[in-house]
Amino acid sequence: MDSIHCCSSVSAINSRSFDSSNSKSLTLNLRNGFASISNPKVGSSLAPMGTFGNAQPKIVTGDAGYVLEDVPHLADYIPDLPTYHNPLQDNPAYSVVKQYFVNDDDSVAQKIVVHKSSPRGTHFRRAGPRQKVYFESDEVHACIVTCGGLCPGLNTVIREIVCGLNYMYGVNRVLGIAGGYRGFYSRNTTSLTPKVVNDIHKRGGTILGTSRGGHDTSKIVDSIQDRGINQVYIIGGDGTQKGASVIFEEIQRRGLKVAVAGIPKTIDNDIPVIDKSFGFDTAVEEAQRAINAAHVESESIENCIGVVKLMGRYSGFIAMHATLASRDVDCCLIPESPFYLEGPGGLFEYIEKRLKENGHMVIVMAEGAGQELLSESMRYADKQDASGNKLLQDVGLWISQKIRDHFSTSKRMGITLKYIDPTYMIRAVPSNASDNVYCTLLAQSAVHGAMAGYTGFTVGPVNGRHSYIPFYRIIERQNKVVITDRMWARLLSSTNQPSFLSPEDIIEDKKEEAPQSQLLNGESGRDDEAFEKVISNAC
Ligand SMILES: Nc1ncnc2c1ncn2[C@@H]1O[C@H](COP(=O)(O)OP(=O)(O)O)[C@@H](O)[C@H]1O
Ligand SMILES: O=P(O)(O)OC[C@H]1O[C@](O)(COP(=O)(O)O)[C@@H](O)[C@@H]1O
Ligand SMILES: [Mg+2]
Repeated sequence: MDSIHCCSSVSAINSRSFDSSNSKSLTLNLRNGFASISNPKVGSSLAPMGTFGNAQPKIVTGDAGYVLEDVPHLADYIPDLPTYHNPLQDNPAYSVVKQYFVNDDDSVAQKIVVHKSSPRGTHFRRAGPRQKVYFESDEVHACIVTCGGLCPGLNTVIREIVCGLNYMYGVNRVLGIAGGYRGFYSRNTTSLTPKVVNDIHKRGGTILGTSRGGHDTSKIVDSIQDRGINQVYIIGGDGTQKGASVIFEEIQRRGLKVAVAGIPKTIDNDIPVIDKSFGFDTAVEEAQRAINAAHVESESIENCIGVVKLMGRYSGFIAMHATLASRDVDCCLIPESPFYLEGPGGLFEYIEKRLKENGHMVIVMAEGAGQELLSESMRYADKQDASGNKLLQDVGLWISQKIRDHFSTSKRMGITLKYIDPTYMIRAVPSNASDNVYCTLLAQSAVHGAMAGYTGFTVGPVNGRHSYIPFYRIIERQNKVVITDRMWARLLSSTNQPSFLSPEDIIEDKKEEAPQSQLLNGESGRDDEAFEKVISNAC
């Protein structure tokens, strides 16, 4: 294949050719083993050396519509960096591995369902250890920070970064940054060794602490520079990865030999491109306990409704998966699927029908569901948290009151309602066994990437293979449940709830919505046709 030679060409060309003034993306064209560079806006003109910056996509194209959305490398902006043998080669634990190192040519396809005439489409660089590394063991001074809300598995990722750096690469200097981004410039650091982190994976939360807000790029990069840190591991959600992206740009602007690696964290599973986020399975499992309780309560009393509120600010994945797993849920409400209360086809009508049929019911709702109904009825001003995320009102309390009011004023039927709010309980628990293994792979992939000199990337599985994904792909949108997709239809068919949509709504929705990434089926979330047009124009 051609791109194995091209990787070194990519680096060589990148270090001289990026134009930050007016280009959005630069394309390396790798047909028949020859690399040529083209830019959709400025043709083949090359910018002067040293102007690479502002997170421009690094695109490599190949035969049959092959596109690699590559990640930056330290060699892109620092010329003549020395390389070293990967110490893994001498590690007895890995001596049994047939192929020590990932081939530089390996990439992971974003779409695995293809037609015989489909172009090969978008790929990401495969994660894993490389033959050559760009850091010597005792040169590495790493740091780890956790930002945003809690998520099961944070401590496991911290543990595995520390142990991975130490056991695989002989790195002894790892700093923990306390309390999220602001900790870089306002808190003391902790030294993290394999001994210190030995059993932290058994605890929920993050031993480092976390926070929202407080992202001051230049103070953070000053702190990185002043402390002599050269590998930065940033664990956090969409907001955190946006922050990581600007930190990376500033580091690059200053020309520092500092690798920035993002590890995606979010209980809501709202990060695009990757298959799913760590801690999600644990959260769904934990949510079963609340749903079971709601079911037991509602089953025991005539005409009883159990209402469970779960996390999910903009995306209803936890509610959807918890509902699908439980089979005891009669109605699941998520932010992506608007619903209404009164009249034919509304929630009240369905509740009445279900109680008449079954004598009890369970409703699961994501906290972001129906917020537009609450805002209307409560004239609630838009408020935000320190990171700029919308602050939500308690939709569970609101809907519980609405249901009680409806049935007491209409005198149609006496009901009892039990409201269970386990929101923080499902994310404060330690990660389960499969999430622990997943966290280990994420951490090790991040370590291999940074040691190999890659930077400005988020690591994550794409169709089951760990990959390095450029920040811009991670932060360009949020992953959402697609209600015109088969997974949501499965849910509707398992609960038998109304879709709250008219046939016209469904047609409109199909027309308007770009295909979104969906947990488990790995569809692309971006308008790939438009993107492929840009690529083919560029070539
Ligand atoms: N657009 C942005 N640019 C820089 N930093 C950001 C941005 N959005 C969020 N952040 C920072 O990322 C951190 C976590 O963001 P937040 O949205 O709270 O959680 P999460 O990363 O889990 O989505 C906060 O410290 C916040 O200041
Ligand atoms: O009360 P907090 O800590 O701000 O967290 C609440 C929010 O955190 C979330 O779990 C999402 O957090 P992140 O964006 O940090 O991943 C939402 O589901 C929830 O709305
Ligand atoms: Mg977020």
